[in-house]
Amino acid sequence: MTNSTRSSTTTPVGQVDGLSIPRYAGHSTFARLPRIEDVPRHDVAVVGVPFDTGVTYRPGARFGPAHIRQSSRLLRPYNPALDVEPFAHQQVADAGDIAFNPFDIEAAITQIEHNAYELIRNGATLVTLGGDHTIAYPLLKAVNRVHGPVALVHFDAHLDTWDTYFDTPLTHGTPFRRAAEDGLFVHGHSAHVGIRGSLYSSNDLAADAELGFQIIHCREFQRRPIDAIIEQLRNTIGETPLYVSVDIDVLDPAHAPATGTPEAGGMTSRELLDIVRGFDGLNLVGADIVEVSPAYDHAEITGVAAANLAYEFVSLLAKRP
Ligand SMILES: N=C(N)NCCCC(=O)O
Ligand SMILES: [Zn+2]
Ligand SMILES: [Zn+2]
Repeated sequence: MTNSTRSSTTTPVGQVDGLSIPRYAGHSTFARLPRIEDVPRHDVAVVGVPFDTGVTYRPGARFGPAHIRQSSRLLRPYNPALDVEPFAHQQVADAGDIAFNPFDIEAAITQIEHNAYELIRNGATLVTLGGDHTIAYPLLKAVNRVHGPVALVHFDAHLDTWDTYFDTPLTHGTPFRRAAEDGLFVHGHSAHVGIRGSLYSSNDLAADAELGFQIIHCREFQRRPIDAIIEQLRNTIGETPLYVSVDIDVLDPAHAPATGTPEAGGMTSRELLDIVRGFDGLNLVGADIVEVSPAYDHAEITGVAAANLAYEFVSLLAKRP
């Protein structure tokens, strides 16, 4: 495994050219980019974490990374929305999937943190494809080892700050409570976006507020201009290194049917992409896209949304100052 910072001067290896080799042919790496083994160094690694032992309802997010890669074949080299060629000036590589023990959540968390850290310890950035939301906890731990506590922007229908399920502390409904206990994100610089749906009690929101998250509820999207929401988030994040965790169920089930705990009344993929692009110029130090469970997909609707989202993250990284 190789690793390095952006200071290197070698020309990055980009995508397999979709105009000379059909896009549907060849290996299913993310965006038809090189595998990490095939490049001497990387600035950005797209890595899969096929873990779904932490789910409370529909399983299957272990197949998310492969599905998102397959759904990423149409991505082209220029992103007009951010005016950037995301693969031209930074080496982006597909790092394959992190391996872990699927029968032991605690061991898996340790293995995921270790392997994620190995990919970023020399200055590279990870865009992670899940996997269920449990994995955000070890990913945040790895990012903290390099950057310290982050501004965490968490897109999700769910708070994911509950305490335990069946007395188990490490699940996909609890990663951000564990992260709060470890001080992995900065109180007052972090936010949940897209929260909606039924809760266990009215106390859930109060208990969450104590952890230091601002909330932009999904219903706000109906009444507030998106630019005002972006401005609020940018003010919240400030200068703090930014980590973005996207649970694909933040999207309406019409935009992302393939997920384990779907909730009605969600964001459109257009809104989500627009907000993420609104983070242009911020110090993005990592991102994950989780909870894609392909068995519930139709026509790659969810896979395409996730792949395009990953493309926006890589584009933001290409534009870092
Ligand atoms: N992280 C996701 N997708 N869902 C958490 C929902 C936990 C629950 O079943 O209450
Ligand atoms: Zn969720
Ligand atoms: Zn979640």
